[in-house]
Amino acid sequence: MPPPNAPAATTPPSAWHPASWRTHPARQMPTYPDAQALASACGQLAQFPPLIFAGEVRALRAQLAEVAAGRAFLLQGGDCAESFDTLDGAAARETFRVMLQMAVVLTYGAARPVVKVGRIAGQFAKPRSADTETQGDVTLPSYRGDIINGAPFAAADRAPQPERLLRAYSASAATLNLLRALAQGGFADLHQLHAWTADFVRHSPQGQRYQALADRISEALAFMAACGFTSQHMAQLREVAVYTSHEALLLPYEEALTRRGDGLRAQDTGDWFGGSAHMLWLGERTRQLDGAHIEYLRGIANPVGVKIGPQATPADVLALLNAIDPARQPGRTVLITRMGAGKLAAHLPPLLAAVRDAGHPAVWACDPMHGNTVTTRHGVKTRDFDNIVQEVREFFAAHAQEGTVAGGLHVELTGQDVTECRGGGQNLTDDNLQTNYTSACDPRLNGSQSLELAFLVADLLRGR
Ligand SMILES: O=C[C@H](O)[C@H](O)COP(=O)(O)O
Ligand SMILES: C=C(OP(=O)(O)O)C(=O)O
Repeated sequence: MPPPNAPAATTPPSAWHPASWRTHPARQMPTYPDAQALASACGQLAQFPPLIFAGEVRALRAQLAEVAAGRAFLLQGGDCAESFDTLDGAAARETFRVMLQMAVVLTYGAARPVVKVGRIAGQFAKPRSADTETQGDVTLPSYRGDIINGAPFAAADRAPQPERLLRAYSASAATLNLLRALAQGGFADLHQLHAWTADFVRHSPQGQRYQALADRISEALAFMAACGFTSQHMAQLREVAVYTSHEALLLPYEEALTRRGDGLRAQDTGDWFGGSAHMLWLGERTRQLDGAHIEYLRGIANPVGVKIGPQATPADVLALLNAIDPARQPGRTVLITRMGAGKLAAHLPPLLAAVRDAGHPAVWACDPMHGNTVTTRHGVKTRDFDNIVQEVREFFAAHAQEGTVAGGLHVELTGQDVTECRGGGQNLTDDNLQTNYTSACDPRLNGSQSLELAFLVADLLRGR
């Protein structure tokens, strides 16, 4: 948990600069033994093109403004931590595929567009509860994500290595390139919606429910085609917009990729934007008002997410909004609550009321993962599907009570057949967790559990 928030950041707005975070206390960041190597890696990054374009950032902000107004829904999901070892594209494709399925379910059920934002193409840095890990009589630095150090428990791997910043940039570029190709090259064509089901999901109850939905949509598409509306004529049927996001934890990396104007020196609108992803978020552990992370994020024009745990008070949330978005711009801020099942009825309504009464247009999204992590008797980190579902239900109930908009869902997921979270239609137990647990950090929903959650949220949205 962060300590009680200190007074507002001391740097006046005019003094913001991509490096102004350096004069603020920075949590959760490694100390690099070789400062020169770090500076050299950042110098190279500063010469590279941004991974995304400012026009895309503006488009995402416009779509998030629609979410805030209750006319669209935000689906943000992907790995807990991406890995440099799985860059052949299969993992990214599976994540994208299940996100497409979830978006179909949500769009159909809720009759509103779904804004798709992946925790992908840059989700390489992890905040940790403990700085070190001990195995037997050996203590090493904790694994903090592939952009910082390596997961194997060996001194050489766990040392922070600056060259990993360059690898993260190239891994992000490769994944983003694939995503853009999948989004626009035919894979995401709505006529493919039957093909998006993974084999292991096909015969599950949610696989069959999806199949029935896909059949209904196919009939509607056939009718539209008969009327002359085909993928050939309608880009909306043929391709989707997909955006990237990650936790803006490693600030030297973010600073090196910060660009002004359109980032290509063609048009200077005066705005700065973070060039590493469309949307960046602040973790629950790094959102101190006087901290380096707030200082960096307040100066860029990207949409910014802020994680909100159960200890946050209305005054904390209003102060955060004031620091990040004093101009109250629709589409700028996403408040992502992660409180834990059983806690929202008491803790969320006062926050919703305060933000509503202040007239702030922030999007509210629910992360039902990070407040529900438990450790099994075998020492494995997991989450119970029932708790995840309960937190989502409590989120919708609190919004219904306060007359505010339940705007989005933020989940750690993969389309693959992993066994990391307990429960769901497959009824995974502690014993099943050993079968295919591949997350480098926190447990993700698998393709079947993700689809099951999407059907639940669609029902809740329909009932809203
Ligand atoms: O995924 C997020 C965090 O890195 C994670 O929840 C922290 O986990 P830890 O408590 O094992 O450090
Ligand atoms: C670390 C994360 O979340 P939180 O800051 O909410 O713990 C995360 O989303 O990866």
